[in-house]
Amino acid sequence: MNNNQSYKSGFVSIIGRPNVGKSTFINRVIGQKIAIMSDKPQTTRNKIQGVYTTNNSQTIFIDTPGIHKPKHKLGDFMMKVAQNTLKEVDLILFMINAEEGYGRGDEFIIERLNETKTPVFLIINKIDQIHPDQLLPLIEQYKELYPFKEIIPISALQGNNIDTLLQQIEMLLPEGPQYYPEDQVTDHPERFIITELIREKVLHLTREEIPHSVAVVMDTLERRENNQAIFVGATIIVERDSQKGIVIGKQGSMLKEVGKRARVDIEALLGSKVFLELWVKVQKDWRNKASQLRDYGFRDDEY
Ligand SMILES: Nc1nc2c(ncn2[C@@H]2O[C@H](COP(=O)(O)OP(=O)(O)OP(=O)(O)O)[C@@H](O)[C@H]2O)c(=O)[nH]1
Repeated sequence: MNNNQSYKSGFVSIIGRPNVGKSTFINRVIGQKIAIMSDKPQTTRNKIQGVYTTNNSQTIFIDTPGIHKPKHKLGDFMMKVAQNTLKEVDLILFMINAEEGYGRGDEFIIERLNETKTPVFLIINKIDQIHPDQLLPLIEQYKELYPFKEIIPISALQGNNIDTLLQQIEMLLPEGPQYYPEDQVTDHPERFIITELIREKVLHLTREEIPHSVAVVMDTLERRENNQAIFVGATIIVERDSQKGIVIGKQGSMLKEVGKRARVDIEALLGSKVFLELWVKVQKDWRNKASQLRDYGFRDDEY
């Protein structure tokens, strides 16, 4: 710790339309595969914390579910979580995609920002995808929309300007304790990361055929074979029979591939040999059954 100044710490929430690169940013900063990336929108459904610790400060990142107009009960729930989070944190990073520019989704988010007093940085991500001349007009446009404390262009994928952003965050953090030990990068239970790794493989491998509503529930997680291996049993939940067929594939080929790829990642995560057993179950319209949300890991009372 630097003795000339006191230690700083705080909570930072990342918001933005689906697919702007929030998970990629967290992963870049934390340097480990924690938030799940996918080309499909809205894969980040839970609150994921990444902890970034330096000699002078500790930043706890909260990867807030994409704020958007709720279309169903799950959407309502996510909105409520996100809105509460925004009021509690020390800083909000509002991330946009430089390529896409301003859209209606942003308008909705800015309305939410107007309801909080928390300082906001505008993070213009994916600058590797645009010509430098396009940046200034974009900055000017957004400046008109909200009094951002800072506007910082980055490429989460290539790592451009991430250091500057981290410095700006550190400057803004209040004095505070080091909440987590230095080597702790997430306080999320491994169970959640494992189910998300499986879910990610389903989304990637089935491409457009399976909607993001697919859920994965962990049934078993235990050490076996004299502690030499970990047994993971999980159920993939889809909404329709046809989706079940797709996830299982011809003679189980798709499910086998999902399992193979997920196992590699889970072994890397746990540092152990892993046996993975996957099941597929149809649960019609699960998103609209508020009472079931709790069963799938969404807990209102945690927030
Ligand atoms: N070219 C480029 N692509 C990026 C950058 N950052 C993220 N991406 C890509 O954008 C896609 C979406 O990234 P995610 O990190 O999953 O986006 P997200 O905002 O977490 O998405 P949700 O979980 O849906 O909210 C992925 O294919 C990333 O590789 C970037 O700086 N440049």
